[in-house]
Amino acid sequence: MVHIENLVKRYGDLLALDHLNLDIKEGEIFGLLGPNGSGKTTALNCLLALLRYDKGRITVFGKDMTPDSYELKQGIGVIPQNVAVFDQMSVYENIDYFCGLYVSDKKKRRALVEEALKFVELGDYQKMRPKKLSGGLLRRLNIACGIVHKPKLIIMDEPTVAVDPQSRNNILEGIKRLNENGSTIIYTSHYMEEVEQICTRIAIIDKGQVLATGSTEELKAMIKTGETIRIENLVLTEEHLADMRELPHVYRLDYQEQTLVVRLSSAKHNLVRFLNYLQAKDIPFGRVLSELPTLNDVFLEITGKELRD
Ligand SMILES: Nc1ncnc2c1ncn2[C@@H]1O[C@H](COP(=O)(O)OP(=O)(O)OP(=O)(O)O)[C@@H](O)[C@H]1O
Repeated sequence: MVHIENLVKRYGDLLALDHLNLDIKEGEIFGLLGPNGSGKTTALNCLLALLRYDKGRITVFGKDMTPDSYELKQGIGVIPQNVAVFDQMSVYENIDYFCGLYVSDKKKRRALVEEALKFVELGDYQKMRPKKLSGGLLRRLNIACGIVHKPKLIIMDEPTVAVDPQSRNNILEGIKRLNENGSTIIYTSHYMEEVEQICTRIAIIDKGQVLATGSTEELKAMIKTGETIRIENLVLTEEHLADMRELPHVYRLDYQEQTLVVRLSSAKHNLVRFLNYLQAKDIPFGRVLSELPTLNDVFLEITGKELRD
């Protein structure tokens, strides 16, 4: 569906994309996961031929993508990061306007707009102006405008930013349904939980480069972390920390504000060994959590920094 090869994009001296490579196959919900400023939006804008780039090649549906590739663009739906609708038009008129960019037949258009309204559950709001909608409903309108012409490739740039949890779930469920109905989806986010929840394959991006690609399971299998133990409300000395570093399977230990976070390779009895140590040293502690690896652990191991920063 999409092939991006050695893409380089500079903004003046800033290297925003540094030989970025991506291959997105039909039927995927492909996640681009990276912190703010890692180059996700720039990559999408190059892919859509909205931005000139310095080097590289991009094909969509097997053909070179250029600013006047109108035929290719008809098969693509874009849901931009910032809501892009017309304030002076109603919800219905907005969706109809975007549909009209691709479909001239009025009857066909009416059916498509009705379908899109139903899909995002905005039927009750169709006469309202966008300014009257809550943040979550506005995002849903933004989505309806991008998908109304039934594109086979849908590009979503952080569609859940600043959205309440209920609307967020509604949007994520909608994305899954769009995919089940046959659309391939490219989804950018810096929320790893969302990407884990819906994406079939993920590219982890930092500083304009793809650091790793795979399904959630494949990415987690690439790293050492098998388990993360978090122990709260405990007071430790440097000596304790040095002892703990020597315990089997420990390879990273962070202690801040009386909370200990230990990353260990996968093994039985990791937690018991830690609790036994604390008991033996008579160290009181609060809540204890043991977590399986997350995409944040993958990011941390590859880059040395937290995705959440
Ligand atoms: N028009 C521009 N002019 C100059 N620098 C830019 C421009 N657009 C983006 N940048 C810079 O390029 C880098 C990549 O930005 P980009 O917006 O692509 O990242 P992102 O991963 O999409 O981040 P975000 O989630 O914040 O949108 C950042 O350092 C950003 O400051």
